[in-house]
Formats: sequence, structure tokens, C-alpha cells
Amino acid sequence: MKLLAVRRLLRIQSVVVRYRLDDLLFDQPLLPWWLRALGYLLPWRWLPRRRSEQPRAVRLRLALQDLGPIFIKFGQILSTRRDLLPEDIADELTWLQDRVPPFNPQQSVALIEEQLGARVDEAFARFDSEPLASASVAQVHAAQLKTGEEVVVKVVRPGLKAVIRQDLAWLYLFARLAERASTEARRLHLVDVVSDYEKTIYDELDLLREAANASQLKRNFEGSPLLYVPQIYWDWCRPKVLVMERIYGVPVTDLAALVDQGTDLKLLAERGVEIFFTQVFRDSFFHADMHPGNIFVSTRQPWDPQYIAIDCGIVGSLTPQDQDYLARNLLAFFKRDYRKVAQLHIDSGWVPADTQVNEFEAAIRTVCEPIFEKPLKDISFGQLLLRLFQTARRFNMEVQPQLVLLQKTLLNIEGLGRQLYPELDLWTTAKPFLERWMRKRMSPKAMLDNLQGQLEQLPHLAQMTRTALEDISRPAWDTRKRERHDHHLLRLLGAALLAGGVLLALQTPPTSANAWPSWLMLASGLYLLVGRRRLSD
Ligand SMILES: Nc1ncnc2c1ncn2[C@@H]1O[C@H](COP(=O)(O)OP(=O)(O)OP(=O)(O)O)[C@@H](O)[C@H]1O
Repeated sequence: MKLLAVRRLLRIQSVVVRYRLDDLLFDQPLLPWWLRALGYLLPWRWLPRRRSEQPRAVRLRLALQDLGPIFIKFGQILSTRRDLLPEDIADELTWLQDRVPPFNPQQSVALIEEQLGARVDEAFARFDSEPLASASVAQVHAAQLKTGEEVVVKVVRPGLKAVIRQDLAWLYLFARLAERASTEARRLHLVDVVSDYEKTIYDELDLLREAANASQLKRNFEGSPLLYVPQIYWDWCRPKVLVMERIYGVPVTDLAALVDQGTDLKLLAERGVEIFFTQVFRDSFFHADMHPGNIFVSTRQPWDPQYIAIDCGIVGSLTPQDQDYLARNLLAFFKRDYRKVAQLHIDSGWVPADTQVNEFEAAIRTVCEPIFEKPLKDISFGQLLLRLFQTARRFNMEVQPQLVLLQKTLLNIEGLGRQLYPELDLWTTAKPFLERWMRKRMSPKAMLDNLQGQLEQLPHLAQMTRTALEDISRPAWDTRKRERHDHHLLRLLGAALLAGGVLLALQTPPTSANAWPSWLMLASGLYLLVGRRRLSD
């Protein structure tokens, strides 16, 4: 194992030298001056540079490509972190998609047979050993089921787990060294970036998880003209093999083909935004790997264009509270009500309760005012959220992985939408959607449903109260947790009062003189459940 690790390090080194990444590594303000100076002692730094040498971003992309799937995937993820990378590099790394040499089809067949416990010719009527596509994590073959359906068979690259383990170990080491050597690297939380990557890469290896996500997404958009998700053939799915319906859409990046078939690009761009908001707010289940390689457009009815999404390995979801705060934040934002944005961040518990709201408001205003100087159609939602989270982080906002995922997806959707239709006005497209959603949440029916939900929790009240009280008495209890807990306790108390009030009202006529306790209980219960929240908005 150690020998393998050393060999891998030598390989990484040789790639660094071959692509002359020394300027990227050692000329960084990220590193302290003494390390940058030390860089000049490296023998290869003295090699003459060729005039024709490509720009640094291209050299970095080629180097990552050369280092194989794990570095490619890491580069793809980095390309979405525009908060960390210079623009030229972030732009170039987006080209790291789907350009991975295929692996031997015999390996595919062996793995499929091992996973299915059947020969390929027993499982399929036809199996094309020439791969249809080869990506960083998996290879895809076209096939036909014995029942006649055209399918694709996705197979995980053999031996990927071992390579991941090894490459990750090196990535962690580099990140840790950088963090130890420089405050800038610590500010960027490089180790956290690698750790985020580690979580997603292992998730992507489990194709059953991807299949389950695809099934759920398909169900959420059943019959919708907006989005189509290929059918999963569960009988043939295993952890390393996924069999799904073959789709024949136009890649969304192929603008010429879309124009040729007469696609309504404006509608297509707007539908992208609608799909995103529907997934986030209606379903709380969103495809979080929306890079252009995973999106196709149906060839049917170009005047009524429908997206097709594949590769549901990474999905995100928000709690109802996060949904609520996010929608309010966006609405407050576009009214430039920075005070409310700051207050919402505190109420939601995203930043500590003792944050100075004035200072936080001023910081948000400083960051956002220049963005709002631009016409609405040029404002990037994703950038706005990114700036907001960066500001909030200075005020000790805990990193909220679900929000980071959402912000990255939003950047993807925006980038895609504006590529299709540069005049796309995201805010005007999204605003009615958000307002409708807020109105629906505040409708009497939604409130009643909410109330019913609270009442259903009553049987657990005693247990929850006991646990909460026990927790509170623990010394390590921090203020933010305490606030959240207080909030839950008050809501539970509200539900209890309301239920008690209803029971009393059933026994005493509401107009009689001794009905006041039931009225009092009903009013205070309602206040704790609904009024408190609305007043705090
Ligand atoms: N259902 C399908 N029908 C037709 N082609 C498909 C289908 N699923 C995947 N493909 C092709 O295979 C390619 C790779 O598939 P997919 O993106 O699922 O693999 P991956 O290894 O997860 O890739 P990534 O690098 O994006 O993570 C796609 O870009 C597409 O060209």
C-alpha cells in the first residue's frame, strides 16, 4: 500500500513538472513568502519556458485530466467554487466534463456479470460493448432488455474505491500543509473543501442511491411538461450497475442543434429556473449536480421544450424552516430590505443570536449595493447568495451544507439559462413563483395543516419536553441550540394550549361567563404557534 502511495506521489510530481504548474503552486499569495522563495530552489523551475506554453488554467485542466478520474471530479467540483478560484481557472475547469478515456469493455462485462449474477447475454437481448460514454465515475453502455426496451447500463469504474482512498489521502495532505503554512489557505477552509468532496464522491459510487434519487425525481415531475427523468429498471440495478431507459435528447450545450430544431430558447431558459424553484420549494428535493453534461432537451415539440435530467447521484433537500427563511431572504433581498435579511439570518439560527443586527445589516448592504447597481437581468442570484454567505461567515454563520449545495446549483442553473437566453431576467421569472409559494404557506389551509401537524405531535410532548429540559441542563449547551430549543418548546406549549382550549370549549358554551379560560388558552396557543412567528418577521 505504502509503495503504491509513493508511486502515486511520484506520478503527481511528474505531472506537476510536465505541465509546469510551478507558477500555480509557488507564486500564490496563498503561501507564505519563505515557501514561495523556496520554490525557486526546485531544479525544474530553472528549465526554460517555451514561448508556446499554454495559459495556466489550460495547463491545470490538462494536468488534472492526466491524473485521472478522482482529480477530474475534484476539478469539476472546484469549478463551481468561484468563491475560491480565480475566474480564468474556474472557467477552464468547467471543461473537465465527460472527457475521460474509456476503460476496457471486458472489465465492464465482468463487473456487470458479477453484480447481476448472470451472463450479459442472459440479461440483455443486446449489449453494445463499445461504450456510449465514459465519465469520471462510470462508463455507460447501450443495451436492450429482453422485453424490448432500449436502455443504458451504467457501470462504476473498476478499482475506483482504492484510487479514491489514495488520491484523497494526498489531497488531504496538501490541504493540511497549505492550511498550516498560510492564513489565506485557512480562510479558504481547504481541508473542508476536500472533506466535502470526500462525502460526495463516495455517494456517487453507490448506484442504488442514484437510482433511488432518480425514481423520486421522476415521481415528483410525473406528467410535467418541464422535466423528464429516465425510468429505472430496478430488477437490473445493483450497487455498481444501474440500468435505465435510454434517452435521445439534444445536449443542452449544443446550442446550434437546439436552434436548428426551432427550440423556444427563452421558454427553455425560464423553465430551467422554474424547475429549480419547484424542486427547492415545492418538493424540497433538488438535483444538485446540474452541470450541462447532465442535462438534455427533448426533441419532441421544440415550441414546448422539456428538459431531461440524468445522473441524480447528488441531491439536496431543505427543511421547511430553511425553505421558509430562504424564500423570505430572497424576497427581502430584492426589496433591498437588508435589515430584514440580517434579522432573518438571526431568527433562523444561521448566525448566532447575539449578532449585532446593525453591524450585520451594514455588512450585507456594503456587499450587495454594488450588485444591485446593475440592471436586474445582469444580476446573478448565485453570486448574490455566495456574497451573502461569505459575509455571514464573517459573522460566524455555521457552514450549512444544504445551502452551499443549493447556491452551487443555482449558479449552474443561472449559467445555463443565460447561455441559452442571455436576456433571461431571473428575478422576474422567480418572483411570482416565490410570492405564490409564500401566499400558499400563509393561507388558512396551510396554517390549519401546520396546526394539525403540531397537534399530532402532542402525544410526544411529554417525552420531548423531558429530553429538552435534560439537554438544557447540560453545561455544554450553546446559545444557538438553546434558542432553537426554546423555539420548539414554545411551539409545543402553543399546541398543548390550543388543544386544551378546544377541549374546554367543547364542554363550556363559548358565550357563557366562565368560558374565558378556554378563550385565553385558544388565544395564547394561537399566538405561540402562529402569531409569534409572524410578528417576528
Ligand atoms: N439514460 C441515458 N440515455 C442516454 N445516454 C445516457 C444516459 N445516461 C447517461 N448517458 C450518457 O452517459 C454519459 C455519462 O453518464 P453520467 O453523467 O450518468 O455518468 P457519471 O460518471 O456520473 O458522469 P459525471 O462525470 O457527470 O459524474 C452522459 O453524459 C450521457 O452522454
